[in-house]
Formats: sequence, C-alpha cells, structure tokens
Amino acid sequence: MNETPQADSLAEPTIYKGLAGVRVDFTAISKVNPDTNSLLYRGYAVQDLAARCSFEEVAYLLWYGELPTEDELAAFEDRERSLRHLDHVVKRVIDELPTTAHPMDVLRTAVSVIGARDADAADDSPAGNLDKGMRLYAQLPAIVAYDQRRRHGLELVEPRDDLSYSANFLHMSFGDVPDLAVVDAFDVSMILYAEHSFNASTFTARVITSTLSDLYSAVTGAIGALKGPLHGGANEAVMHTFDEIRTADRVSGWLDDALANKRKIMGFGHRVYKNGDSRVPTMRAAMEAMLAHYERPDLLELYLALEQDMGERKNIMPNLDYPAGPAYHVMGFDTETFTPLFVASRIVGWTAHIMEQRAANALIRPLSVYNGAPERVVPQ
Ligand SMILES: CC(=O)SCCNC(=O)CCNC(=O)[C@H](O)C(C)(C)COP(=O)(O)OP(=O)(O)OC[C@H]1O[C@@H](n2cnc3c(N)ncnc32)[C@H](O)[C@@H]1OP(=O)(O)O
Ligand SMILES: O=C([O-])CC(=O)C(=O)O
Repeated sequence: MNETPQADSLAEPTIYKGLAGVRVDFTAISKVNPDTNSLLYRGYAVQDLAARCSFEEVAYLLWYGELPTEDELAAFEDRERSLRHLDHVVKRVIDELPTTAHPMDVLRTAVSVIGARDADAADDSPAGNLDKGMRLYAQLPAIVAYDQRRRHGLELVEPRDDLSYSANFLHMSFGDVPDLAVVDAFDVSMILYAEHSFNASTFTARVITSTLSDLYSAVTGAIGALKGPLHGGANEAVMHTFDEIRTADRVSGWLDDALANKRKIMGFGHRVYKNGDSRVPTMRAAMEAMLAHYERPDLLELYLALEQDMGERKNIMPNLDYPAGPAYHVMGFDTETFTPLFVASRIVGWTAHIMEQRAANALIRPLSVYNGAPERVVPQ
C-alpha cells in the first residue's frame, strides 16, 4: 500500500486501476478510517459533530480548522445569512433552461454563471477563495430550492435571515418551516455529507486546482463528478430502486433479477469502507426518525429488507446514500433534487480541499502505459 507507481520497475509497470489504494497527498481536513469505521473532521468524530453542532459550526470547522467561539459563529452566521439571495442573473439563466434539465446540470450551470460574473474569479489567495466558498455555500440552497420549485410550477420563495441554514433551506424549498425534528434531521444529513477526503468529486476539484485554474472551474468539475450514480448520484438512484421494488415482500425476487443481470445495487458498497460506512448509523437514525415522523413504516420495511438481503447474499453494506435517499423523500424533496442537496453540503469540503491544494500545490498528472497500435507509418 505504501508503494507508489514510481517505485515500480520500468520494465513491468503496475497499473493502479481507478487509483485504488494509492495515496496521492496529505490532507488535514478529514480522516477516513476503514479499520475502525470512523470519520474525523479536523480531528472530531463526525457522529459527535452531528449530535452536538450545527451545520454552520461544522462548515466553520472544515474551513478554519477549529470550532468557532460564540462570537466567531455569530459573525459567520451573519455573513452566510446576508448572502442567501439568489442573484437575479442566475435566476434568469435558470429560467431559460428547460424544466426537463437535470437539477445537477442546472446547478453546474448556475455555478458557472456565478463564476463568470465574479470580477475577482481569478483571485486565488486564501482570503479570496474563502470568500468565494462562503458565497457558494450561502447561495447554493437558493438555487437548489428554486429549481425544484420551478419544475413543479411554483414561485421562488425568498430566503429568511432569521432562520438557521437548514431551516431556511427547507423554507425556501417548501414555503414553510417544518417541525424542528425535520430541520434537525436535514441538518444532520448536511453535516454527514460535508466532507470525505479524496473521493472522486473532491479529487476532481483538486486536479483542476492543481493546474492553477480558479475555484469556480474546480467546483463545476466536482459537480460533474458527483452527478454519476457510482458517487453522489446514488442517493437519487436509491429512490428509483425503491420505486421499482415497491414493497418489502418483493425485495427477494427483485434482487434475484438484479444480481443475475449484474446490476449494481445503488446505495451499497464503498471504495474505502468494506465493513460499513462510518456515517450510516447516524444517518439511519435520522432517517428512522423521519419515517416515524411522516408515518411511513412501509418504507422502513423495504429499507430493512433490502439491507438484510444484500448483507446475506453479498456481504455488502449500505453507504451514506442509502439512508439519505428515503429521508429526503419523506421530507418532500423530489428524487432529482437529492444529489443537489449533497452538492449544497459538499461545497464546504470541496472548497476546503481547493484551498489546501492551492497552499501546497503540485500539478496532478499521473502516468499511463500505452497499449495501442505499435508505431507505424502514415500512408502517403
Ligand atoms: C457518497 C458516495 O459516493 S458512496 C458511493 C455511492 N455509490 C453507490 O452506492 C453505487 C453502488 N456501489 C458501487 O458501484 C461500488 O460499491 C462502488 C463504486 C461505490 C465502489 O466500488 P469499488 O471499490 O470499485 O468496488 P468494486 O466495484 O470493485 O466491487 C467489488 C465487488 O463487489 C461488487 N459490488 C460492489 N458494490 C456493489 C453493489 N452496490 N451492488 C452489487 N455488487 C457490488 C462488485 O460487483 C465486485 O464484485 P466482483 O468482484 O464479483 O466483480
Ligand atoms: O469517499 C468516497 O469515495 C465517496 C463518499 O463516500 C463520499 O464522497 O462521501
């Protein structure tokens, strides 16, 4: 595991397909430990942060390296609340897009527009990047909420500056603030999704940053990487799976077919965790609270049946997207909005990594082994 590709003999190079098991850099932002099934953000266990902190405190922690004092938190919250309004040009551009466009494409486009309108887009100083990160963190909820509403023929709901990040996100999405239990469960999901070391989308952001490109370019690339169903797109795919299966008694037959057809079961498995995802117990508790709150025992039955059957047949455990999908569903989000919710949270982790990469940069450019046609002569 400590061997690097460079250590291989030139005669017989080893291919690290998918970069599996390769360590490409240090990071001080989070530690994923598959041996202990644990995840630390800046040294703090994620389940403790979810139990005791708000998403705002966790965002501050990931960016600044320490939890905020009371005064620091108040100033941070004030700043976030002051930046919540959807830019009118971004709204106009979104209005030009078909309502059939996938919300991840809308979000990617919106970030591009914000970047192209930022006169300081090229300022990649730590302060400049922190400022851009803060603006995106504050504005992505308005974009996600508005896009969902317009797809349902509903008007934009303006943000409220007397509400927390999560309460305001839900208010902009649904036009009212749900019970505190729902706000808390949503906040927990934001905390759990915020950061996960060198996952594919974060690595994409770091690759783009390594060329000295700007933060907006890195974030649009990361959104593209997160969209795929092997990564963030899995939370959406989990709900499609549930829609397909419909009831718990159909799980076994459905799984027979799916596995016989070599389908990947969305929301299960992980590149790093092989004995269960550190975040699942916390998200599962939040999801169970939501299924009880919205009186959906049928969905819990289906959830448990598929989890059990996958465990027994394949010994593959759920990842964070598995409990997040049904939780977002009962909260009232449409399925296509699930991965944009992931983006709204992960913007914090991505931008922390962009700043870390920028502070100790090396161009990311691995090697490949050519296996195409032998050298030949171009016909005259
Ligand atoms: C927040 C996140 O991004 S978490 C990840 C979200 N993604 C998903 O939920 C998509 C479904 N899961 C998967 O496709 C995979 O588990 C991944 C992509 C997440 C991880 O993949 P890898 O580390 O490359 O594992 P790999 O694909 O090599 O799997 C090893 C074996 O388990 C099988 N396997 C892994 N996950 C699954 C799954 N979800 N369903 C069925 N089989 C699976 C593979 O088919 C493979 O079997 P084989 O050896 O017989 O070919
Ligand atoms: O770490 C990964 O490969 C995927 C993941 O769980 C995440 O990005 O949250």
